[in-house]
Amino acid sequence: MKQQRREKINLLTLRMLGRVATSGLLDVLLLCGFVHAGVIHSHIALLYGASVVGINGFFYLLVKSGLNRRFKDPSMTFWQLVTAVLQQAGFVILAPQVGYLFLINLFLVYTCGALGLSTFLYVISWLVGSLALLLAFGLAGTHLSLPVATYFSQLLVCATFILTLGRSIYLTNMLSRIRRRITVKNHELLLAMQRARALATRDELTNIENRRSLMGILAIEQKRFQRGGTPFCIAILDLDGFKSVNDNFGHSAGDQVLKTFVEIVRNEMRLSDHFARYGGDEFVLVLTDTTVEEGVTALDRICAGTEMFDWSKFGKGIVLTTSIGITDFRAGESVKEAFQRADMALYAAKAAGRNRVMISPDSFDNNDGVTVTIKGY
Ligand SMILES: Nc1nc2c(ncn2[C@@H]2O[C@H](COP(=O)(O)OP(=O)(O)OP(=O)(O)O)[C@@H](O)[C@H]2O)c(=O)[nH]1
Repeated sequence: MKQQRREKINLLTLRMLGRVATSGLLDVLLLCGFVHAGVIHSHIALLYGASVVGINGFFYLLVKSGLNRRFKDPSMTFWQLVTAVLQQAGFVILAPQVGYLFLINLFLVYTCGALGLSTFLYVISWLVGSLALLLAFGLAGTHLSLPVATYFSQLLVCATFILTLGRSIYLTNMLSRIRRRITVKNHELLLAMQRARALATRDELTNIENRRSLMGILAIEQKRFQRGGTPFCIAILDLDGFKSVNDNFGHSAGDQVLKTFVEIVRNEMRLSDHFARYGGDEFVLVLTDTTVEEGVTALDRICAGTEMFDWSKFGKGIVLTTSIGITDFRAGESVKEAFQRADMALYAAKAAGRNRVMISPDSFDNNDGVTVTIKGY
């Protein structure tokens, strides 16, 4: 990962060096024009060309040799920028007759810096640039001029501005493309995070809460209850004879059955209740702000709904029912204890012949402490 990132930085740095070198060579062409117009000596154009090749070649070698890794910022943006500023200021002093060319280049140099400089380094590089400019103006003095004495040199000045505008537009367009790409990436990242969060808390097949999420919900409900909140119940639901659906009609029919069962339960539960898949054909309902008596009424409807549903559309002759065990949550107990009680009630419902709701023995205020069996339809 680190290696990949390093390679990416190197690639971007090399591309940028390529652009800077191309831009520098364009300036050399303009300077050659000024040599031809008799505004400057040829050695200025040669020296500028050599400086472009030398500076960019130096940074190229640093990247290629891996020495750029020794820099805190391996793209070396700050150092490239400072070198370019000093180069331009230096040539204002060396060739003040065409000083305007190097001065407007400074705008391009600082625009390039926007790609990788922190505000602090930007300010430092601006201070360096300011000092260099003071020195350049001090030394070039009255020799600084705009070479417009002939038509040809006027044309060259005009070409300089046109080319600089073009380069400036190219750079700002590049910046906005990068910004757009970052915006898209951020959006994709957000979606990926949402997907990861959903995968971590939701059951993939039925899209209800999964076991991990259920445990979180129960822990919250337990805390709420312990702070004096309203009562809540835990109900475990298991489809009767579900295995035979898989065995006789295949796994995908079984999946459809599970999804449909979830819909049946959803239609009967309150919005404030929590519904989770515990595993296989076992589901858990956390009935908030509900007593056992109230819970049983809703669960009874789920039993009826499951039994009455026409399951034959998933396989000829399928008849399904559900067994449910319910308990209320008690003060001072753990989630595990309440859960075990609900599980025992479910076991009792299965043992008593399935297709029923069973309340854990002491959930109901019945004097004999016998498990209450509900079959209210
Ligand atoms: N189609 C499908 N089947 C599953 C999935 N997860 C578990 N199962 C199957 O569900 C069945 C659950 O087994 P049991 O609870 O013993 O089946 P049962 O016939 O309902 O038994 P009782 O609960 O005693 O009535 C097993 O055959 C599992 O292979 C799933 O995501 N999709």
